[in-house]
Amino acid sequence: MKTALTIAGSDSSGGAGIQADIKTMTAHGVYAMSAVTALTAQNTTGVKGIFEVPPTFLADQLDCVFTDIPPDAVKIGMVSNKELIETIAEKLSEYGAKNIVLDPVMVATSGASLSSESAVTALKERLLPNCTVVTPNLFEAEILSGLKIRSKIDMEQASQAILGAYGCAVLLKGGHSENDADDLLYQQSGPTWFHAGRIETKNTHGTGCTLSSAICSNLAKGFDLNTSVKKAKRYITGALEANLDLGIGSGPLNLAFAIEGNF
Ligand SMILES: Nc1ncnc2c1ncn2[C@@H]1O[C@H](COP(=O)(O)OP(=O)(O)OP(=O)(O)O)[C@@H](O)[C@H]1O
Ligand SMILES: Cc1ncc(CO)c(N)n1
Repeated sequence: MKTALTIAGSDSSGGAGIQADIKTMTAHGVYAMSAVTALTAQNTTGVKGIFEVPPTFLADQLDCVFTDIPPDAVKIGMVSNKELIETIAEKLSEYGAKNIVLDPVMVATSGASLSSESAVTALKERLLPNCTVVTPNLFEAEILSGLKIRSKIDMEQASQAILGAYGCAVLLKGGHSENDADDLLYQQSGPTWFHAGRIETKNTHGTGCTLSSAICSNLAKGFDLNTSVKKAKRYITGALEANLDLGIGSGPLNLAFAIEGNF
């Protein structure tokens, strides 16, 4: 069985973070492991609190995983401070981790901040240069590229700038655009668009976590990046369309809408 590791925060409401990652990896038929960076007290209406783990304890979790069951792919999600980011960079390099998907989580769907300014700088310097693909939303891509994004041409320019600066492929997500939910994959070989019509729903809690975990699962299974993104886009669209309606705010997706092979 192929294996994947998520390094991310816990979401007590189960729709984002570690919980979304493990559900997604399991639905893909991949064995899921986790290294928790923080606990959040959170639900569909917002984030009530964040409790970060000490960097040494994150290092212990990573040592335990890599010395026993080395993952075929790694997904990095919420990492709220510089010290935790440095710990991850050091451990991934020490163990020669491959197939790294970086979701540069900065703000929750509900609008709450999940990162600090020094964390963003550390993310750029320490994690971006070593990841296989980074998956920013429009807001995160503006921060990473320093460019304003208002059109599809802007999306291409911002992705090209991130690729040029950090050397990693970029999947720029269009979930927050005013038009269709089209995502752009920018690699050395050039741009590829992945189209999806916008689904009218308020239940989008954890879409970013889910998409990056689906890409990570597909990379673990040996698919190339293009195929991994194509399949992940089908999975996220199906999970949104399945229209689970839980909670009073922005509800979670149905991550178990299909089993492996059906997306
Ligand atoms: N309403 C929607 N209809 C169709 N696809 C969507 C919709 N909202 C988001 N998506 C898709 O979900 C994936 C995640 O994109 P999004 O831009 O929402 O990420 P994010 O902002 O990082 O997520 P999160 O809100 O979990 O932090 C992308 O493939 C995006 O196109
Ligand atoms: C723990 C966690 N990670 C990521 C997100 C982004 O959706 C969230 N809301 N919570």
